[in-house]
Amino acid sequence: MFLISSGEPLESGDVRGDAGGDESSVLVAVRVRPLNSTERSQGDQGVLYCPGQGTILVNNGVQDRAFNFDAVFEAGSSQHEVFEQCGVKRLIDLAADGFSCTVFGFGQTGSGKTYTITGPHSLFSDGLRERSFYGLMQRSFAYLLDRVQAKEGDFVLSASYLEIYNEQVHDLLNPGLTDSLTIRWTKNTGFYVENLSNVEFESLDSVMALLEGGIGSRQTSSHSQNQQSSRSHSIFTVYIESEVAHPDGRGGYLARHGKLCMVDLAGSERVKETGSSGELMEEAGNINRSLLTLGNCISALVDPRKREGHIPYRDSKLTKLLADSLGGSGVTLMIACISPATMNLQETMNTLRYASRAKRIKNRPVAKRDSKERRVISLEREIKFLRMENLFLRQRLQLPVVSRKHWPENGESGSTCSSEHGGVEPAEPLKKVPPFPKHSLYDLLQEFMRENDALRQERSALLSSRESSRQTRKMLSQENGRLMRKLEDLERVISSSPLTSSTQSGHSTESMSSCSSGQCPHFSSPLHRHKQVAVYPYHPGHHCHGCASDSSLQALYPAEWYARPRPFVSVEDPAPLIPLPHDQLDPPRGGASLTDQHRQVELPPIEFFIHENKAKHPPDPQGGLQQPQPALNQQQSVDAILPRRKKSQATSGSYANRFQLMKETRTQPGNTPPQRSQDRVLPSAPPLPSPPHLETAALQPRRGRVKAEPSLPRQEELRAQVKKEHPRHMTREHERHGNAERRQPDRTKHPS
Ligand SMILES: Nc1ncnc2c1ncn2[C@@H]1O[C@H](COP(=O)(O)OP(=O)(O)OP(=O)(O)O)[C@@H](O)[C@H]1O
Repeated sequence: MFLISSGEPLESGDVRGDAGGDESSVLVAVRVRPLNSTERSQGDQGVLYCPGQGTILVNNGVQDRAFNFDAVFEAGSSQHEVFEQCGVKRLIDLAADGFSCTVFGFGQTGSGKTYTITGPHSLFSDGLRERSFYGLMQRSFAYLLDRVQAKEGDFVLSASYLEIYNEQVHDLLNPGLTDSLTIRWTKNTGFYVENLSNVEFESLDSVMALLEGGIGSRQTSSHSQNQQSSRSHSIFTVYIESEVAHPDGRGGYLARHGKLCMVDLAGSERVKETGSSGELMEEAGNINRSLLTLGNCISALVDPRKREGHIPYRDSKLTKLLADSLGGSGVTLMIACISPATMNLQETMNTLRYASRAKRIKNRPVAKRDSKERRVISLEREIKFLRMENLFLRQRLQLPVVSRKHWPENGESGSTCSSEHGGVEPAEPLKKVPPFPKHSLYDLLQEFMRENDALRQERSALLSSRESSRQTRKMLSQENGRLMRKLEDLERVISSSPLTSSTQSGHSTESMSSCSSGQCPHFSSPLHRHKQVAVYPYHPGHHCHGCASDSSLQALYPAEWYARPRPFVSVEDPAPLIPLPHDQLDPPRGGASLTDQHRQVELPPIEFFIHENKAKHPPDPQGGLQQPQPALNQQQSVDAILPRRKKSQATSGSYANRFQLMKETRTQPGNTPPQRSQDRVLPSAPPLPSPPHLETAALQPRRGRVKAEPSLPRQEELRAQVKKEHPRHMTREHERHGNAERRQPDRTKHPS
């Protein structure tokens, strides 16, 4: 004999009617079915014992195992007792207020789930309308209809009924539809069944007809443990749409969308024990798989680490449709149905463990309302909060408290504040406001403003300085370009001068190469290390300043000029900047730029060099050097130097003739035209003693440019002419060299 308590009415699961948000545990009730005739005939005494207070003891033959639930119903409990005490009435009330509520029965096959949820099969198949056998569904419908009629407002009730058979969703209210339905998901609604029939009803008879019609369409089969075993999970849903007057009496309405799901799960079964095979075995496999997924979801939901992560709702259609009921925003009641028989001890233990785990699931029930309604409720809460805050601040400031009659009737938050302030006398309470402390916000503001002004001034000064620097840089760049051009002109004049040719001969290609290759004693100077050369005198062959001063340039420029400090230009920088102090960059007061001034100071005028050179080395009408001539003034030098040069070329027979011969040679077909290449340098002609040497050097190209050499016959002709004019200077060595050159097929490849 078992003493199974009937349990206490379920009042746990504190659910707030407004917006929810408080956690609510899943309610779990256990119902034990009586031993059936087969079990009794076998002399089974049962293994369950219930001392009361929601506790059930399981005797496994060695010891008792205790489980605690919200309610425990013994085998003799009636359908009425179960309905009244399992807590389903509370769920119906919540559903009418807009919550999603779910009642589902689970347990092994033949444990009494269908009996508890819908009543015995005989209730529908035999046409027995015995009300005492009605299950939770019929009783819930009746209770809901009574509540709706008793409540004020407009209610619209409708129902859908589906089954999940072999992982296929079928509409039990539309049995003619053979195709399975699709489960979809949206952010707002969650999972739902597409195209599921939804039938409105207003009376108990209507909904009972829907229920009976659906049950008639359910898949049932017979096996060893149940003559009419449900082979599918079924979900009967009642949708409760309501519009009720706003409780504040302002004439508005609140729309709510509640629902009540009654789920009759297919029972788990051991194929070995039920003896299922073929189609039955396939059904059992699908049932067990979906129940296993349900168990996994429950396990994940009760695990604090997994709860915020992935819950495998999508692993089965059953869990998809129960997602909102499990760990969602719904209110859930689970009724675990168990068999007391000894032969079902293991399945009973599994069901109880399952139920114990489910009991630890926490939901956050939320009533579904329209967004407009949610906004109204949110504003009302805000008003309430602001009023409390206002009251608190007035008390702190010792202001008179405004009576509730001054509050606006419409309850809008914006007007609330102004009305409240308008409802009191402002002059009196403001005097009581304590003064700001010394380092108040005002002081801070003043300080920031002062700092801001100072920063602004600093910024404008920096901007003007930047603009000035930009102008100076531009000016210097232009000046630099101009200087470079002028220096090139000067160099051109110097290089074309017979005098310079003679001095440059000392700096032949070989000597310049040695300078660049580091053999020059000046190469180790800081100028070389920094790859800098003197800006002036400019030397296209990258002579270092020391080399220039040691050789030809020292002869050209006065010693005092060399003693002056000079600006330097980086070889790598095509637009060099002269590092001058900032104050020197400002334009001088006389109107001339400092750059001009600097240039005038640093650079001797061209006329100066011409004059000096002419004074030291007067041009020889025969192309050679002459004794110094009387000094010319500057203008005369400028006017005289170039015409005289042309004149000397024109009048000097040997020089002019050679030049003419050179020009002719260049224009002869088959000769290589002059190339502008910085890398390729033809070997110069062998050095000749002066004055023929000077003439040849005068014809040499500038370094870095390729000079078209006369053809070999022409060279021979030239040499013969030179020999004829200066027989004493033509030595055997020169002849040998000339013969060697003639033997070279390509002079450009001849190593210099
Ligand atoms: N509380 C009860 N009182 C009397 N008889 C019951 C009770 N519970 C179940 N039964 C009987 O036990 C048998 C099996 O019940 P039921 O079909 O409801 O089991 P089930 O859990 O739905 O099984 P399945 O999962 O196979 O559908 C039925 O004949 C039913 O009348």
